[in-house]
Amino acid sequence: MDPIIQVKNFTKRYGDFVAVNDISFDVEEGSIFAFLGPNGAGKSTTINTLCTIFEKTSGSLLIDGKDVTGQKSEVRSTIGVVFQDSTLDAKMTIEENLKMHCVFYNIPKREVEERIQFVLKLVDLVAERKKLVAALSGGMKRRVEIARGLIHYPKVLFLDEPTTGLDPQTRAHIWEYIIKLQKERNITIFLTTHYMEEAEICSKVAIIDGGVIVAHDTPYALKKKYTRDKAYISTKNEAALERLLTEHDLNFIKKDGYYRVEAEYLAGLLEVLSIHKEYVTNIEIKKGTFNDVFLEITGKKIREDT
Ligand SMILES: Nc1ncnc2c1ncn2[C@@H]1O[C@H](COP(=O)(O)OP(=O)(O)OP(=O)(O)O)[C@@H](O)[C@H]1O
Repeated sequence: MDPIIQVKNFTKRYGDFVAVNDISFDVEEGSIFAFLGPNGAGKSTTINTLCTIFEKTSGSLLIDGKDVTGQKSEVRSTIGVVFQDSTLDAKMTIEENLKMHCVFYNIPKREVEERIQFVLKLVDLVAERKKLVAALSGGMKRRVEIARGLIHYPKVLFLDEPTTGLDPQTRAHIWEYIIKLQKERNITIFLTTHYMEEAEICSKVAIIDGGVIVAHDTPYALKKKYTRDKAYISTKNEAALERLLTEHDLNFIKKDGYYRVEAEYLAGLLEVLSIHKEYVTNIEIKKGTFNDVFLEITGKKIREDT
């Protein structure tokens, strides 16, 4: 089966500036795909082009076999989009917002009620349908946006930073809905996020930097390729420990009172230290994280606050 999203040699220029430079990637149907990148990397440009909002400069972008440039309305009926900034009408109720969207998508009147029930059930908001959007919490509003994005039964749901600005508990809830959509409805989810722990639970992650995809794989494969477990050792006999590590070709960095060894052969390191226990007051092994993957590939932290 062909991938549901196929991007080949996509380039987008703003005047002379190349915002996205010849990128290619596929997304499998029914998967959760994360687009990760620092500010200005080209994420919004790519998402907006896939959603038929921006025009490409060159390349080919297909969703469910339909061309985002030549078959805009077919693509629009295949996708749902949830933007970072709310586009709900705060003066209307949840139900009214959803009804308006049904009109927008030409959904037959006889189907409207069934669809509203269906999407509200998906995001646990059936009891709240008569509430004004203005009276809802940030997390509830995001759930309404997701419900609205699903009302025309799209095959692909685009979510731009779906959990940004939400507290950790609400973020976890939103993720429950995202995973439910993927598992129970086989909806393909394409999202951008700057939370590493979120990228880590996706099926595939593409890391984009400076308009170029610099890595694209499963989170497991990326971690395996780009991170190493590290050992943090503290000692009362610095000279002896340094001599020991040097003798065994174990590169170390001395920092804040401990020695950090990036142990490619962790077993070997532990073996050496087990013979020389007297040099070690404490040893801690830390597994590589997705933050390390990002730092290793792009040379930068994703956001200053992370
Ligand atoms: N309309 C425009 N005109 C000129 N340059 C633009 C325009 N829109 C975006 N850019 C530039 O293109 C590059 C990619 O921008 P884009 O918004 O796609 O990045 P992003 O990865 O989504 O970043 P963020 O996380 O900040 O939203 C940036 O350098 C940006 O300044």
